[in-house]
Amino acid sequence: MTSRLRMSDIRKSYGPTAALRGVDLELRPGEVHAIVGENGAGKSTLMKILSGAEQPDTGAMELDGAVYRPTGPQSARERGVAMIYQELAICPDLTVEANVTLGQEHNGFGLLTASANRARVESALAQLGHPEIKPDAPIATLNPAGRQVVEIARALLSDVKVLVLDEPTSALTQEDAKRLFELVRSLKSRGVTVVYISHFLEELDAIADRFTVLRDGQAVGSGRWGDVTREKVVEMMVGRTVTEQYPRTPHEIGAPVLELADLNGEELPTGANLTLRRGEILGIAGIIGSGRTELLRAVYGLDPVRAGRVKVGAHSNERATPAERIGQGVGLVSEDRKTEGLALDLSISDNVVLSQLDTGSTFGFLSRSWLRGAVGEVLTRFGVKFRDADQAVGDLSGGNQQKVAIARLFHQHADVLLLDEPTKGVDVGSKADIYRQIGAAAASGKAVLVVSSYLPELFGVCDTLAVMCRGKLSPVRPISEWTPEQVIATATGA
Ligand SMILES: Nc1ncnc2c1ncn2[C@@H]1O[C@H](COP(=O)(O)OP(=O)(O)OP(=O)(O)O)[C@@H](O)[C@H]1O
Repeated sequence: MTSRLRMSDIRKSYGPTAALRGVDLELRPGEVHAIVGENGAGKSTLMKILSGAEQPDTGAMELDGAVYRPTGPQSARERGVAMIYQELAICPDLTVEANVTLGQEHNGFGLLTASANRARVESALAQLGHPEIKPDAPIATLNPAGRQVVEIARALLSDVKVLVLDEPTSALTQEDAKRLFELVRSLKSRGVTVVYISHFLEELDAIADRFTVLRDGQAVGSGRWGDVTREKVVEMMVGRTVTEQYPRTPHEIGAPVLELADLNGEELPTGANLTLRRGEILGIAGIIGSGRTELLRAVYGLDPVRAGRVKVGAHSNERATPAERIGQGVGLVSEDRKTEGLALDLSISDNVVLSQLDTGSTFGFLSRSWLRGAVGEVLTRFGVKFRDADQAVGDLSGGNQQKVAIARLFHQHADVLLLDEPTKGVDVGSKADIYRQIGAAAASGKAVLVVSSYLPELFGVCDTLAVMCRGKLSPVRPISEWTPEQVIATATGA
């Protein structure tokens, strides 16, 4: 079988961090090639090099038998290689059409009449099975799935040969994820090579043909997906056997610590009732946009509360600010760690102690070396892959940033933990570390409210579960009284 693209002995370091240590990768025409590996293994770096966003220190690439050495993303696109990022790169203020045609002047777009331009954009969207997306709609009005389709349409119009998707389903509903898989299959049937980065090994069963595993900047295995078991793939990723995906720590449920009565946010949620008790892990399922994030934000004081009651311990105050909530022992890990979670330019250790400094704890007076030691211990517990606690958080891989955000919350000694998609972008082994810490927190009497779109995780770690659908929260029931089918039916209002 001839290869479409070949990367040989690719090396890349960022200062003292060796992100890639001599990686070989071979991609074939019309295949879906999965790239898997732990957080920080080098997946994004390798794909940035492939798509021209980063330059390798050494190594060579070949596309269809010819030397391939892109000088930037545009030069890669001109050769037919495009990457679609987790956090989509699209300009929100522009229209769909302007986005699709952005940078495509060399393809004749600049020379075409406006109506011919529009026709090509409409035809690309129709081919992708999304004729409902209108060329003159502003990007900001589309949901994440719609924005992704627009990015793919853009790649399609530049005659893409290799399309890289970086964790494409992490912001999609199950329905949209299924449509994306269909789209990937149709790209494949046209001979497009799709490189697919994912931490959800289950979804790879549905679409992957072959795979490559990266570990610590090296390719440690590759082959046909399905020829090896999922357990074996995980073993290659982490270098050991992961026996328990959902470790459980025995814990007892105690007195109520958070009570919501008829809580109404600005728009969502509408009339939410819930009691969270000490030692309880309560999950909230629901589709993206159903109001789960808004519920946590309203409780934490980030979004206004229009009506209803919020009681935290002995404090009955629905209009508390986040600083007041922190003072009452409430902590939040936001879904959107980039804009409101972490201070990316600050060091890892400053980020971990940040909310404690805010509340005026004695940390402000402690020596840096003591701080570094304490922070190092917390980070190790959460399996954060870092070089130095003084390193900027923004230099860590996406999944490791997420682990820092969680480690920070656990370090804050909060009694009520609000976790919004806590394992988003986190690898399989580290997910288990996070579940272990959630269990330990419950065992020590803390109360945990977890919003997640990943049902196996809710079933694996929660004691109780409620489902949000269009702003309405179902009654909370023990997890044993739910089945995944019931959760999906309740979430979709079926
Ligand atoms: N701009 C940068 N500056 C410094 N170090 C970096 C930079 N980008 C990546 N790294 C480091 O390179 C290594 C590989 O990171 P990369 O983002 O490629 O991992 P990944 O496999 O994509 O992880 P994840 O699953 O968390 O997205 C990590 O140790 C990371 O901290």
